[in-house]
Amino acid sequence: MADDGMLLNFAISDSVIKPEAKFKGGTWRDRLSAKKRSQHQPKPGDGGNKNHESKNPNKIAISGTRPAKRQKTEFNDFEDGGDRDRRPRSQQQPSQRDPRHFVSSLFTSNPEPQNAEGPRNDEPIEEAKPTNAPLIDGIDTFTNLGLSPSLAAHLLTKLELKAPTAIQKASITQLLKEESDAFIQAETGSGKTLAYLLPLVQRIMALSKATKEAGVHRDSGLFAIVLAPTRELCKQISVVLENLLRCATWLVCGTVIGGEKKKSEKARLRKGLNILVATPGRLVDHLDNTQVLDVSNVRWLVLDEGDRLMDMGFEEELHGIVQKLDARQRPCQVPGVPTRRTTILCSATLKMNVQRLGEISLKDAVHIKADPEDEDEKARNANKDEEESFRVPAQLKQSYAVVAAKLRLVSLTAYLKRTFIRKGSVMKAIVFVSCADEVDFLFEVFSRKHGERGHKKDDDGDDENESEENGEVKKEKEKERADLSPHGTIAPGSAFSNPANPVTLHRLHGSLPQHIRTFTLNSFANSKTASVMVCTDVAARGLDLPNVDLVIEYDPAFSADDHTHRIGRTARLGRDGRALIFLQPGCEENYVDILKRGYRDGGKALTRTDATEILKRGFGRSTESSSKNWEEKATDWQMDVERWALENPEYLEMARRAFQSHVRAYATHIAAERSMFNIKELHLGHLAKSFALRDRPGKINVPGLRPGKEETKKDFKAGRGSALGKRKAGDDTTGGANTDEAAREAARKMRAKMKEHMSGGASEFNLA
Ligand SMILES: Nc1ncnc2c1ncn2[C@@H]1O[C@H](COP(=O)(O)OP(=O)(O)OP(=O)(O)O)[C@@H](O)[C@H]1O
Repeated sequence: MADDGMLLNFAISDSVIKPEAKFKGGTWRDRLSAKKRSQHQPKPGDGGNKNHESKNPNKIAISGTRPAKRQKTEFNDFEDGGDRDRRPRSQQQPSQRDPRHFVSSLFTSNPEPQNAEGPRNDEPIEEAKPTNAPLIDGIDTFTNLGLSPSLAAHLLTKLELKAPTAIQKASITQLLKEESDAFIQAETGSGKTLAYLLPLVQRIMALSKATKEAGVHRDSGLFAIVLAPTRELCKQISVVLENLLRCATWLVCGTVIGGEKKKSEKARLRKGLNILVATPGRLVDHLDNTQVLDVSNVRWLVLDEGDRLMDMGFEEELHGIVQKLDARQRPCQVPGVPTRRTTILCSATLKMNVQRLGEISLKDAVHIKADPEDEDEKARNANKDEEESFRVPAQLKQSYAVVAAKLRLVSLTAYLKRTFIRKGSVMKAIVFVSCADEVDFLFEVFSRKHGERGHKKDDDGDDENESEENGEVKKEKEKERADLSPHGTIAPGSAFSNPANPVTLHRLHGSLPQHIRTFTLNSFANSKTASVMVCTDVAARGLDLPNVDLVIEYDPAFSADDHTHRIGRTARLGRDGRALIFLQPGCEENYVDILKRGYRDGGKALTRTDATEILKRGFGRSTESSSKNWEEKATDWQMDVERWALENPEYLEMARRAFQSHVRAYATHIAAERSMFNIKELHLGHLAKSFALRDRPGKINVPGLRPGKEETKKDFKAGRGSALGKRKAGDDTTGGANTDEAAREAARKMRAKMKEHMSGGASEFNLA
């Protein structure tokens, strides 16, 4: 066994593997020389041969030096680092076959982190006072802020909200007092939804009193529209609103969000609504095509996650909506309705200097923050560099791990294994990745059991018994999944479950049909047992999912703002929470500075998690363990997943798609951060390993490629080629203009597609 690079040996039986299958992986040169070596290989018993260890870390080396007792076939299972041949005895090959060995290169040639400094996460850090909790000083109550006694009583008795949060205090006071437009900006999980809904509901409830005779009812007119970028968020806002309106049953709210039959939405609009929650695309559709939608009385327009709505290509739709609202606005017959419309933008990452504000008449908007007198805030704003960054809740403990590309998958598995080792320490975790294909791939990897093959039928028939067995396993697995979810989006998280703490796995992305998205999200939200959700940014903003203790950013977010929202799914409303981000050695390490900016104290709550410790803790017995046992186990796990992918065309295809989409998505980091996520510095060969692929990316052909993808592929190749050339020439600082242009174009397309996802249907890139 090699000390460092773990060697696993497989005697390859000719009857099991066809000759051409023996030389997979590596470049064509590697395969050619491997073939030549094998042709000149001494027969068993002829004595040892020199072990040619590959310098290419992605290569599967073939060697003839291993003693016969270590031989295995590629189809053997490995448990606990063991080397037993698990096939039925009748099928086991005698060990006098040619000893050819695959070399696992998981622990070799990995780049080291450039900067190993920074406080480790096992060192004690000072507990920070929560910054997004309700104000429990007893002075601030909802009644004191000017809400009507009935609404305040409803909050206290029915919704069990005792005191406002700081942003609610600031916003209720301001929005009840004045008619001016407003920006509401406060940390994630600080109660911004109620911060804008409470004054809105109060104002509309007050109209009923002004209308003494008949009172306001659902036919009186649509007074407010709330826009949000995702259907999930719209539904969530709508639930909060419905709960509030239980104390004013004469007022009615509704949603138009797409993904549902337009006919039923039209019917709801026809019956009459006073407050409408909508995605921009669907609202535009109804404004254009639904005559019963009368917006002449709309006096409040709220843009929840306003920066996202402005950012993502929604601006055209927003512009259209505002123009139509302006054009159709009429004096209202209901007494007390203001003459002008108020617009409110709300987000944790709202920049006051957003361009295009003029287009939606927010020129003189008031900036409502949690605590305008906050000294830290003043100091922060004095610093120009940090002006663009946003705070995260102070009690949120963030850490980063610098993990080499090849070790990413195995490290994520190890981290989740460790996380769920004991019942109760972590209830729910969210794993964010960059694209839908990767979500699907990880879901399959994590829901399979170690050693499970899952292929239906062997082509050559040699594996027949095993095939039958696997067919049974597959059926069982399908049944198990069907019990959990009729849609295949929920499964046991076998890769990190243990008998004492079974974990349920969920997958969520924008390419799933809406009813499945809703079902899966509800299931995760309502789960009372340990659960993990692997998802794209479709779940990054605004969603209020209870008991999320941990957020893992396996793929860093496309922008620092998105990162703030992702980690904001935990540590909400004063509760504790943890977040971990995976960074690769090299330019990605510079992202740590951005992470630090989210804290008042320069990032004391930001720590470094040692990548080796993750593997040791996940695959070894204890941290102190000096044995290499954890390396063997990690390698064993990785090899097992690789074999599973190799043997199942369906999963291999899934892995390839995931890899391709991941690489494409990588090119879409915002321009300001692209130096930290430089596609030219990605080692595609290493990265492939974290998608269970032994092939280098150049050989990956995705069937059904649309026109344009081929081009993108060439661009990546060209980019890599030019980067390699430059590296050889000792200059890797600049890239080809063509590649930059291609990356920009890819980014533009991707963002347009993301927008589609956030509000509408699926796209070819499957990002959201
Ligand atoms: N005053 C309050 N007291 C207790 N709980 C509250 C209060 N206000 C809001 N909450 C609860 O806090 C949670 C977070 O609220 P909300 O989703 O509005 O936060 P947010 O600031 O909009 O977060 P994000 O920035 O992620 O969208 C919700 O579960 C909500 O019910």
